[in-house]
Amino acid sequence: MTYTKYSASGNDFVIFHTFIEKDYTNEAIKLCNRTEGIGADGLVVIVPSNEADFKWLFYNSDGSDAAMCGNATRAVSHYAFTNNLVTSNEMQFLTGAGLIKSCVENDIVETQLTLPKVIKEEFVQDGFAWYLVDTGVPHLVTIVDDLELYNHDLCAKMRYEHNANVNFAKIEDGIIKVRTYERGVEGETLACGTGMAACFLRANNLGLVKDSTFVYPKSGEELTLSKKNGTIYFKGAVKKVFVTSI
Ligand SMILES: N[C@@H](CCC[C@H](N)C(=O)O)C(=O)O
Repeated sequence: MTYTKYSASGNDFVIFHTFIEKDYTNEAIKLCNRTEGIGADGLVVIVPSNEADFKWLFYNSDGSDAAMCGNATRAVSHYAFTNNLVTSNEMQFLTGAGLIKSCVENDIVETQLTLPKVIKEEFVQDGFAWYLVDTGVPHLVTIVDDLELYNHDLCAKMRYEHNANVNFAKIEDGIIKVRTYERGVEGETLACGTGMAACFLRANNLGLVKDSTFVYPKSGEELTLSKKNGTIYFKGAVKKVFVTSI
């Protein structure tokens, strides 16, 4: 089997395509292992679909499956286009959260995320004001003055209590800086697309950022988040890191 490793703003993935749709939990755990495997935050398996250009099966590094992964939507679109799985640079594919539309221009990929749903309006817990929104997967967002307030133990506690990813966001001159604790990785990742989208949505709803803004995750790579008619557009560079057969 040939595997490709991608980095989408530091969120890394192993990707392969196959005709066989089955449970790939064990493969996800093995391939994502950073000591004995390829090492990644997640595994994406591309399989055929009758309703879209293809369908994906997404797994976190601990083998849990997730309905959506914003960064992986960009990596997978690039993979599908450069491996000739699709005939155009514009495509649509099925995920657990619904249909994703994307467009690939060299290493820049823009995807349209699924419509966000607010799960819980602002509430205070452990000294922070939180907001819980589903941008494909559930995300807690708190807006802070200092990203050093990000705290692993608090994130882990919030993650299990609310079964959500946890984001700390700082707004600085109209741009957003984000740190995210991810479910299924059980720690901070270098970037989380649906997390950045959740922070963008919260900041935009509070009038702190415009309808299109730059967002910087922990990796420092620049992403553009925009909102048009309620749909969130997510744009940025992806990197094919290597291809291997193991
Ligand atoms: N890194 C992803 C989100 C992946 C799923 C998440 N860890 C979950 O289980 O909810 C992104 O870029 O959105």
